[in-house]
Amino acid sequence: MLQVQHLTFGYTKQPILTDLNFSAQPGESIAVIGESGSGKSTLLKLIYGEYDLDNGSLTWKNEAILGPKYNLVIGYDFMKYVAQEFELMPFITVEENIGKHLSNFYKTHKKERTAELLEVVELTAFAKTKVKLLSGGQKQRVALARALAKAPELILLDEPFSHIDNFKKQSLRRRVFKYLKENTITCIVATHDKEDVLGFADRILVLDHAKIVANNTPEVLYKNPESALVASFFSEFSIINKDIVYAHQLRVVNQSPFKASILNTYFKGAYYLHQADLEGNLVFFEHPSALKIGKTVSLQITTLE
Ligand SMILES: Nc1ncnc2c1ncn2[C@@H]1O[C@H](COP(=O)(O)OP(=O)(O)OP(=O)(O)O)[C@@H](O)[C@H]1O
Repeated sequence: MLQVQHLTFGYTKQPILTDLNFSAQPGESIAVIGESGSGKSTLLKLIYGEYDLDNGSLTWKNEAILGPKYNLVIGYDFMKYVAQEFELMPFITVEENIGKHLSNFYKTHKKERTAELLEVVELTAFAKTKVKLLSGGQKQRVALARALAKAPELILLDEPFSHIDNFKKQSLRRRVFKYLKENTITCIVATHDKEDVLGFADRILVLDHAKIVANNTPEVLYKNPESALVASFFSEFSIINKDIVYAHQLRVVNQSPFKASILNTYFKGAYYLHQADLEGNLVFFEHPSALKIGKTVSLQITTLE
């Protein structure tokens, strides 16, 4: 189990993370979210042992994870970190990169393992391609496969699908998270993308102002976002009478005391998102068809299912 206790750190005197406490069980997937600059990558780097903590402790299975002051070589065998910069070897092939740290002694095992991982990241067709010839998204997939090659117990993923097109992203995400669960690999994933979280993460940690401001399941946080920061991660929302109301909770009805005038309409595929003025308050709501700008509609708040 990963145990983070009273973790405090700053690159300078200014703390980036203050007194963080959480734990992760074997096979558990934890998403770390927060605004840009809130310290998500820093947290992953600290867990990896890249920096020394100013205060607190990090342990894996009750053994301390130490920073460079106490550990000559950064990192541990049980853990892999896939950074935003992939640090691959450009002049060798995809399969050579993935197999780089697998023993040549067990040649058949190495071959099978590489083939399995190529399939997980959907790069079988590129096995013999030199990494320098790949696109950014393909390189990101090689980095993922390479991190998984030596079967880590803990994997740290920083925006793991950020360079991958939407077309591929959905299936890749399913494959990778399924692989992690099946192999009981604990995963800490820093992300801006709610699709990396909903349906995959067991828990979400929300970082804000150097603290963990929420630590709960995606479902609980979605239904009870408590702050605009959390709500904004899930969907467009409005604040009405101090309550957070998601755009899909506001409906156009024939009659209601809430009269809103349409300001803008955005095509979103299955619906149109509308921006409207509700008695001086800017609100967002969804509607199956585009409503005319300037039109007045009656809105009703529905409860979250
Ligand atoms: N090597 C460094 N030296 C000094 N300051 C740093 C360093 N790396 C990050 N920072 C600062 O630490 C803060 C947190 O950065 P971090 O990269 O952890 O945020 P993040 O939440 O991962 O952001 P993003 O979502 O944009 O990737 C930022 O203010 C950043 O400028």
